Amino acid sequence: MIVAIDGPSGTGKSSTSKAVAARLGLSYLDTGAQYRAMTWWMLANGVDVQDPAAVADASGKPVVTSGTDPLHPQISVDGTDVSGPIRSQEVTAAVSAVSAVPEVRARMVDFQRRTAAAAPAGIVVEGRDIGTTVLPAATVKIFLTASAEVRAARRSGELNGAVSVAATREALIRRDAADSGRTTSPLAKADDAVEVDTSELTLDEVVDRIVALVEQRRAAVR
Ligand SMILES: Nc1ncnc2c1ncn2[C@@H]1O[C@H](COP(=O)(O)OP(=O)(O)OP(=O)(O)O)[C@@H](O)[C@H]1O
Ligand SMILES: Nc1ccn([C@H]2C[C@H](O)[C@@H](COP(=O)(O)O)O2)c(=O)n1
Repeated sequence: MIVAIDGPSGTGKSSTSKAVAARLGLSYLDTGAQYRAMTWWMLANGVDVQDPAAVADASGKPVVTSGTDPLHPQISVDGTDVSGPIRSQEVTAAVSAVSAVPEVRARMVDFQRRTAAAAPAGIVVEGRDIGTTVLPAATVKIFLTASAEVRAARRSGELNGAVSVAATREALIRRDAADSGRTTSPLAKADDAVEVDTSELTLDEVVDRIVALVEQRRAAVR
């Protein structure tokens, strides 16, 4: 059972994927956290993240490790837990450039496929290209969306309004444009993905909807 959950920034992929995996007893993989971890390492080691050749050259050096327990997601680089630092504004501003480099993607995609293949009961994998490129044979593919206004309000709320909704909205739109516009496996909805607009749904409603789709698919293949 492989569930692929893709979508633009801030549509609820992480919250939804963790909850769906926990409800169904599946493993969980946050591929965005892996690209963030690679970006954190590049910044910490003085690599010019706007220079694709420099990023490509350095991309084999860090060892990125992901935990797959949806109740305790973990991400580390060279044995150091980076779950806090990878959420910094600096990493968020640089991650689209680093993740657009084909050598970075090749390493990550290989790791993501091996992680999915090793999951004992199945896995929920979230990202931007899971249904299209990483796991195109996924059992269930979901593409989450939400209006830019709703996404910005949710994110700004997380920071207690420290960054305005307008600035958050602009940053989300800029990152989505970069992620959709890159050449190698851009953010895209797979043709056979089910689109779920979360703008007017609570988290529980989104989770219920996806769990129901997975259970339907399970029943159909039995
Ligand atoms: N259906 C929902 N209703 C209300 N708030 C939600 C819903 N889904 C997610 N959220 C909230 O929206 C914010 C963004 O959610 P989340 O981090 O899961 O999105 P994401 O798509 O993984 O983001 P990113 O792409 O930036 O990693 C969080 O504060 C989360 O609690
Ligand atoms: N499968 C993926 C997952 C993520 N990325 C890139 C693009 C995002 O802007 C960035 C951070 O992801 P987030 O933590 O916001 O989900 O990582 C990608 O290219 N492919």
